[in-house]
Amino acid sequence: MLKGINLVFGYGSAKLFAGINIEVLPGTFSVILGPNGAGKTTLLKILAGFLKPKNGTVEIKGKEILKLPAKARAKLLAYVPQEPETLRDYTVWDTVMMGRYPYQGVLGLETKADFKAVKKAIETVGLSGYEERTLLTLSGGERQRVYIARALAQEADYILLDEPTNHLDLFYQVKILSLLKNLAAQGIAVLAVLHDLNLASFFADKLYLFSEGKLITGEAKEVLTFENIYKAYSEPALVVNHPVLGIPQILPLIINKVNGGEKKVHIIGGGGMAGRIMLLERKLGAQISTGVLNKSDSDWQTAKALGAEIVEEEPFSPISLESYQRLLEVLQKADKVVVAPVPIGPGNLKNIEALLEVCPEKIYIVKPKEMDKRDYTGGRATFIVNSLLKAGAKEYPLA
Ligand SMILES: Nc1ncnc2c1ncn2[C@@H]1O[C@H](COP(=O)(O)OP(=O)(O)OP(=O)(O)O)[C@@H](O)[C@H]1O
Repeated sequence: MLKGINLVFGYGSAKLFAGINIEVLPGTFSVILGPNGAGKTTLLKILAGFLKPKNGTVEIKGKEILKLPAKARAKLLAYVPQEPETLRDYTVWDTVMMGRYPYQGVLGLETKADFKAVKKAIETVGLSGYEERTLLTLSGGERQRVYIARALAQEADYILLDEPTNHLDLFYQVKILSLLKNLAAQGIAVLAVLHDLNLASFFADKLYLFSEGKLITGEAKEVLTFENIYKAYSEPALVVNHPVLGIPQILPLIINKVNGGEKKVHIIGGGGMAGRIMLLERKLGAQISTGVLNKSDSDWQTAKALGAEIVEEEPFSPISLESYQRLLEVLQKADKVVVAPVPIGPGNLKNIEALLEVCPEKIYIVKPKEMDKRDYTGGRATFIVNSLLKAGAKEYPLA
């Protein structure tokens, strides 16, 4: 196992991170995520034994990495840097052959095993036929694959890669990540720094998300939540469970903070009728709340994904007195209340009745003229909506 124990680091007097623990296991594809400048590359260099932590230790197979001779370390661990070293115009073959140096004697004589390993590594990254091309004649993506091939030729048990999908088109990113996943399946420990949360969610067995100088650790569905992403990046994102794959997928929300920003908008929804409105209001910069909603209703799920405040009830339960009181409190705090085109029946009538306690000027109703078509309360809901319109509520402009 490759283990970082209680790692502390900072450049100069500034502290970058403290108390970091990380365990990279054979047979596992692990990914480090986090915002620019969080310390991902720094941590990777410490784990590779290229940087000394200010405190804490790194152990590889029970030995302190900084105490291992360079060749012994290179047989155990291969490192693919983000910006490969200053380019010298070596051929692809010679560059990949450099990965074999821990196996060569002082004379650097190449053996059959070296030849075989280099050929296989070049094939694996899809660069057969490029052996005699020189690095400067390659595209950024092709060069990236050469450096991955060099790490593969090293035949190490641990491979650490810093943004290995940089420069690659989407499909090559997926090919390289599949390749790394396959290596892990063969028993290698792979640890990569990535920026793409969705690809990490799809491929990684274990995630390490940098957040305020610490790591949030776990599987994708534990780590990639709205709250964790917001904490780490200070930006909101829509986090939804992929309907087929069952993994979190993330869509950053570009919030328009120009329009007054951070207004509080409460949305009366249910049955998926409010999803679009919640997303729209959130994008316009509002802090949103919703309810009363039954847990697991599709609007409840959207609200969760958006990090909204939710007044909630158990599935299939009617609105209790307690929830009604909570709803009134939230409605009082709201700058604006939007009523989605939800069918109203006895189970959710209280959501409409509560509007009678709200200043009508701040109420916006979607398609109020069609209220009677979605009214299953014998006309009570329509009566309330019409009264609100008379008192100053407006139509919400939703096409
Ligand atoms: N040699 C150095 N001397 C001083 N500061 C450094 C040095 N290397 C990195 N830093 C600083 O340390 C912080 C962390 O850098 P690091 O490269 O580890 O971040 P990162 O998470 O990999 O970022 P990115 O996503 O942008 O690649 C940054 O603020 C960076 O400017």
